[in-house]
Amino acid sequence: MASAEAPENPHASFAMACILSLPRTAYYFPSFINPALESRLLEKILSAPKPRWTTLSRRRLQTYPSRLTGTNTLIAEPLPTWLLDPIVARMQGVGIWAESPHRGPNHCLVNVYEPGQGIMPHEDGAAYWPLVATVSLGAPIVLDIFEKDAGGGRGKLVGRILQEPGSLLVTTDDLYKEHLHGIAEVTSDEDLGSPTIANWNLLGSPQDFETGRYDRQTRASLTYRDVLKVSNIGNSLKLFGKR
Ligand SMILES: O=C(O)CCC(=O)C(=O)O
Ligand SMILES: [Fe+2]
Repeated sequence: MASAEAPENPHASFAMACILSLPRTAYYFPSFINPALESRLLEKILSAPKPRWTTLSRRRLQTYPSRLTGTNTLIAEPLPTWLLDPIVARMQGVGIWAESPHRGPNHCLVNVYEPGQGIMPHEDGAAYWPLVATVSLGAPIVLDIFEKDAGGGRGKLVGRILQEPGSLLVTTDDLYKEHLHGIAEVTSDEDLGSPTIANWNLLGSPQDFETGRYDRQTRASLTYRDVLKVSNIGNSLKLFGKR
């Protein structure tokens, strides 16, 4: 199975998680975290104090450990323990960050979507190593993948990925660099089935979607990334202050 809970051979499990009908490369791991951890994380996110949130017109956002500077630089600071442990070690166990410059994520954007909310088709850009690892919490949601048109805008829809709660989705390579992704602003996701959902054969609970639709509920995502430029200015300031 593609579950990453306790892979006997991490590389075998990674290969089995590849979504073969999409441009290279997306990997889908159902049940990457269990429901108990999922509810703990969700509670932590939803109870965060107001200053932690950025409220956008179509979703709410928290940024850990801090926002990037104007030059897309991260001021060095570890991710909080609740985002690191046990998720990051588990990802590293599957080999997800084996080639990234810092061998692990140093940044995490946490998105919360209410029914009817979403995210416009976009690319995640050059500030990051070209890989995003997304843990889904609370409810399912469909991520749409588009080609870029000649001007870099939204082109043809090339696939839809159904992200179950507790799953991990990894997008990298050409899929990261040459495609856009987005979440439709709808109150239900429809037309779900093996012909229309790219990762249908990898789902943990396809029977949950046998009606071909579901109503959206509050869904959160932990999107882990490796920021390329990191500045140690924060540490230098602390040292300086001690003298
Ligand atoms: O919530 C998601 O799964 C996608 C979010 C996303 O694309 C982003 O934060 O850049
Ligand atoms: Fe994104």
